Amino acid sequence: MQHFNAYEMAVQQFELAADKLDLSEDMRQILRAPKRELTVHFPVRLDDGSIKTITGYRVQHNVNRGPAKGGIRYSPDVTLDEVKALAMWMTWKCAVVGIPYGGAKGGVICDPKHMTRGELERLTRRFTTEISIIIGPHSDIPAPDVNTNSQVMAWMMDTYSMHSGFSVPAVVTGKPLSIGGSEGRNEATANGVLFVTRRAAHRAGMPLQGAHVSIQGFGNVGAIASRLFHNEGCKIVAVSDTTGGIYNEVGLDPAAVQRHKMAHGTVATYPAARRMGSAEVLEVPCDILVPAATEGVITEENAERVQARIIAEAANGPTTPEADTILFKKGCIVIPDILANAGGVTVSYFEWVQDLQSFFWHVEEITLRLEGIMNRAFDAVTGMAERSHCDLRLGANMLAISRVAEATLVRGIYP
Ligand SMILES: NC(=O)C1=CN([C@@H]2O[C@H](COP(=O)(O)OP(=O)(O)OC[C@H]3O[C@@H](n4cnc5c(N)ncnc54)[C@H](O)[C@@H]3O)[C@@H](O)[C@H]2O)C=CC1
Ligand SMILES: O=C(O)CCC(=O)C(=O)O
Repeated sequence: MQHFNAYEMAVQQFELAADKLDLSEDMRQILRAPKRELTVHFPVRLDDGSIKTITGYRVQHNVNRGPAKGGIRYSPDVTLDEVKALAMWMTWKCAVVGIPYGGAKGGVICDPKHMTRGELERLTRRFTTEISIIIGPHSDIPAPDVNTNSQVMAWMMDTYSMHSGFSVPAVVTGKPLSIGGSEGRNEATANGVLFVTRRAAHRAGMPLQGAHVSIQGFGNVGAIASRLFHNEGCKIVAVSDTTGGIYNEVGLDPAAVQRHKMAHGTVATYPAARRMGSAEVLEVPCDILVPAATEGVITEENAERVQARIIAEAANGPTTPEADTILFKKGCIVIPDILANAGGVTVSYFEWVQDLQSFFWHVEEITLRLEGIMNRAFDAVTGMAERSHCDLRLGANMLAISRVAEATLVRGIYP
């Protein structure tokens, strides 16, 4: 396995776009560096009475276009560099869809699969307290990401509110509906992936009806995407999670796979399907590939073997710059993460706006507004890529970085 560092990759992607935009070195320095990096070490009492010291991070990359925004992930593999990369991608993502936020991300080094509900709640409450010095409804608004969910957001909201003395629903998004969550947030990321894939498929003259789709990752984003693409008439030929992958060229029933996953904790033992490794689903014959798991999975080592015509990046950072070059040469259309998965943060923005106004919208309105934003962003990115004779990732990064650079210039740099 080659050395992979998400932050180095994010900076490499940034420099490619900055070169193409002919950005000055001064501006590069401002936009490259994270604004704040908070590392916290804090004790959590485990159910057996012992104490474990846990490490967590919150990084705010850039706040020139608005408050920092981005999810929190729980994983044994979290590193500060990974969180810095994810925070930088959030800055570009919010800019590419034109929502008034900067970028942030958080991570806690822990293994939630081996923790009880009580332990997770205590960890979440203590982590929230530790980062409360930089989060807030007008400064930095967390949301769910890998291994966190609406329950974790509810504990965060409650902890922050306890310290404030009153309820502050707008401090996090992705909350349960009963405490100020938004209709449509759960499905938002997958919905956004579908909207931009529809548009890309149309441009490529590929009907979605009957298209073969392979999905890596079967969590919040991947499982819901499998259902939405299935409803669209696609055949879901392969899915995987950390335990392995399954393939059936006739098509899998996503609802049945989901029930199997709920009952057995894995997709890998689902019957009537050929078993394979988690990463093998990236290489199966298909029209559309949806990486929806983690970073750095499509590399120069396997890019040549990817058979899909369209890759819709539901995950953040799944494709390395070396793989991008190979895929572009092959004529594969990569819808980049900062565009493809921006549906999640877009509906988070809707949730925040609703919380601040205490006025809630119907799901139809949310879906319609989301589709409009995703389609306009897709058209803006393809327009930039065409004018600049480059792939969609470079087009998206150029668009996003130029918007953040413009905001930086117009605000002025104090001498
Ligand atoms: N939840 C959200 O709203 C958003 C999530 N994303 C990104 O989407 C990706 C997935 O996030 P969620 O679905 O929320 O997380 P999740 O924790 O709900 O699900 C992650 C899934 O990926 C699987 N997985 C992890 N590593 C894997 C590997 N190496 N091979 C195969 N499967 C693997 C896990 O088993 C699980 O099924 C992440 O990159 C996340 O940053 C992006 C935008 C918004
Ligand atoms: O919903 C949000 O605020 C951010 C979601 C997120 O972490 C992401 O888009 O990667």
